[in-house]
Amino acid sequence: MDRVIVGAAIVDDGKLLVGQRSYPDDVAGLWELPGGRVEPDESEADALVRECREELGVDVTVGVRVGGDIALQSGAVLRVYAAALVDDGGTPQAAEHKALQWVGAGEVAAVDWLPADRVLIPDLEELLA
Ligand SMILES: Nc1nc2c([nH]c(=O)n2[C@H]2C[C@H](O)[C@@H](COP(=O)(O)OP(=O)(O)OP(=O)(O)O)O2)c(=O)[nH]1
Repeated sequence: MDRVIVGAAIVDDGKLLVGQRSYPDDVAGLWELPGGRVEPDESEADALVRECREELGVDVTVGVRVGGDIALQSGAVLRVYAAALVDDGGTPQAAEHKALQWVGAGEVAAVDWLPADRVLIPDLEELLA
């Protein structure tokens, strides 16, 4: 099976956390959901928890799937899960992103998303509604 990339739709106080990619050059400046590759022998939920610690310095709990499987040009598949910040688990910091931003339901469509993520806009709006 192709590699799986997991993305976290972290919602707090009715807003979604989005991160601005810092690399590679062709997508630097575009926005994505925190996440990354699922390692062999790692569950998708474990990968999300690990990536949120590495990229944001926070602990999250993983919730329901958001949207369907999204085929990426690389051959990998992107799977998004709702996530929540754990109480006293820290405030997100941009360890790997250029910037972080919290967006409300009305702002999701205007985010300058990575191309593959644009299909998720209705699902993310629904998650925030
Ligand atoms: N994290 C994340 N990656 C995404 C999203 N949309 C999307 O097309 N991707 C792509 C970009 C990358 O090709 C790949 C994940 O790369 P990554 O850089 O976040 O993953 P990683 O930390 O495991 O990998 P690496 O950069 O350390 O090699 O998935 C998204 O919303 N979130």
